[in-house]
Amino acid sequence: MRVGVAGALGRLGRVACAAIEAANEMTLAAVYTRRGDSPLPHVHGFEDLDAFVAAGLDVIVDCTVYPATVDVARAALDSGISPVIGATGWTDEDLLVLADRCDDAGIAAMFVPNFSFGAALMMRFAAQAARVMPRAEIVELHHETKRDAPSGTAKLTARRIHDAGAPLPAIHSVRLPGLVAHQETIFGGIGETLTLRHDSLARDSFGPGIVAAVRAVRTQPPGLTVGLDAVVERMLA
Ligand SMILES: NC(=O)C1=CN([C@@H]2O[C@H](COP(=O)(O)OP(=O)(O)OC[C@H]3O[C@@H](n4cnc5c(N)ncnc54)[C@H](OP(=O)(O)O)[C@@H]3O)[C@@H](O)[C@H]2O)C=CC1
Ligand SMILES: O=C(O)C1=N[C@H](C(=O)O)C[C@H](O)C1
Repeated sequence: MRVGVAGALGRLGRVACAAIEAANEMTLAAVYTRRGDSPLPHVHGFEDLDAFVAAGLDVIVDCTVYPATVDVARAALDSGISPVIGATGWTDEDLLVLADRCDDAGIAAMFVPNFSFGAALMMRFAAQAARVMPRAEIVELHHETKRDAPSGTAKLTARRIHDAGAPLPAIHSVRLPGLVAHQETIFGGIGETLTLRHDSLARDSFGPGIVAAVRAVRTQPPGLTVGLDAVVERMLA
């Protein structure tokens, strides 16, 4: 499988390149970076998005930032390539437009605001907890160079809680040096609280989920899938 990485020189992009390189059935065939530099000497770097999507790719893992990520996804779909989008900052409206594009193009895509399995489990458990303890608030804590707030993980957790029938939780964002990516989802009941906490202590935590998402998007029916839920459900089955 020929995989391309957009935003390959960024923090997430470098993890994606390493994970794809290490995956048996995948070849890191090309990268897209703003100056055309490649993190790996044997992988061609493109600075032109149209040339990148014309490089014979099966899947593009997008690790750029919003709003560039919207252009990458659109270019992938226009070229018949499945995007696996890791960049966050997408609005609900952007995602609706993306879902329509996937349907119109008949192509499978994934939007995965957090590739770590632990975060996927936290969101699953949060949706379960919300059915019993519907009052919740989310505190997300990230490194100080993160551009978007609230985080994509927090927004998806809030949506999962709301989809479970509970009120949409408030989200509190903390940006401090020393942090990587952390979240507490706190449920309050009568005389008790339940806290679900997830910590990405290193960005390596995103590698296995990136590979799993690339595999999953190849077997998925056309359309947009949000999150790693289906992947995690299969592991739990
Ligand atoms: N899904 C997940 O599990 C995770 C998601 N993220 C999300 O991924 C995104 C990237 O995070 P992170 O790697 O920390 O950020 P970085 O700033 O380290 O990397 C962002 C990359 O995007 C590139 N970029 C910026 N602007 C443009 C543009 N206009 N066109 C093309 N490329 C551009 C940058 O290129 P250049 O090097 O040239 O500046 C850089 O390589 C964020 O949205 C973040 O929230 C982060 C971690 C995990
Ligand atoms: O920018 C980050 O670092 C991260 N972004 C994602 C998000 O917005 O949820 C995933 C993870 O939290 C790291």
